[in-house]
Amino acid sequence: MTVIQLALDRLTKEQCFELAEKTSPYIDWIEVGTGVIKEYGVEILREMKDRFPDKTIVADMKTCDAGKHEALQAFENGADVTTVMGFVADATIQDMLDVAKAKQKQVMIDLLGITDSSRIEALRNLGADLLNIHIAIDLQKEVSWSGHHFKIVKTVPDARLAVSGGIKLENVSFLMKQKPAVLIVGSAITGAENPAAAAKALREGVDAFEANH
Ligand SMILES: O=C(CO)[C@H](O)[C@H](O)COP(=O)(O)O
Repeated sequence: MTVIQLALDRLTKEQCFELAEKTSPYIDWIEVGTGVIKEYGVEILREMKDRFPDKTIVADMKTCDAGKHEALQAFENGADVTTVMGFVADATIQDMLDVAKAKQKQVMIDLLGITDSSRIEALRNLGADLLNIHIAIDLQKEVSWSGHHFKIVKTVPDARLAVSGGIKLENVSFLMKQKPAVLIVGSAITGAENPAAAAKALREGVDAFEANH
């Protein structure tokens, strides 16, 4: 079953809580975006977990170094999942995976900038199992989703995939065919005139695909 992760980016704290509240019936995971964590500190993770104890809280830390420290920062402040960039040193990723294992939490590996499947295989060998195929916000005007994005993960069929970047109702059906474990949606919900209706439509799109395949 694919879970929907609401990505809260470029928003005030008040907007984050309001959007999470409004869309809560239709989403499974709540991501506190990198910029939001930078603005408000990791304490916002704890506040989000306290307010939504039944949701999986994702800290989009996008860690590049000091893996153990940043994983502990996220997990000890209420996050269930934290993120690390896949291109960083193996030692950083290994430390984060070790912390996650000890605390029964998860690490999502952000594949931004990775074009080589040998790096994906190396990540799997480290023990990474949740891999996020991600189109960067700054590239979304020139790049759209295609089968090309999934070529690098072909050799790791047992990995759980997350997909993120410019996902909207129109590309849900294509992305669902790739069998993602996590569909990460930000602006298509947070920037919608009616975020609850947008989240509901996405939920229905995912549910309908699953019912028919
Ligand atoms: O990690 C992110 C940016 O680095 C976002 O969370 C991700 O891109 C989803 O947001 P959107 O749907 O608005 O692209």
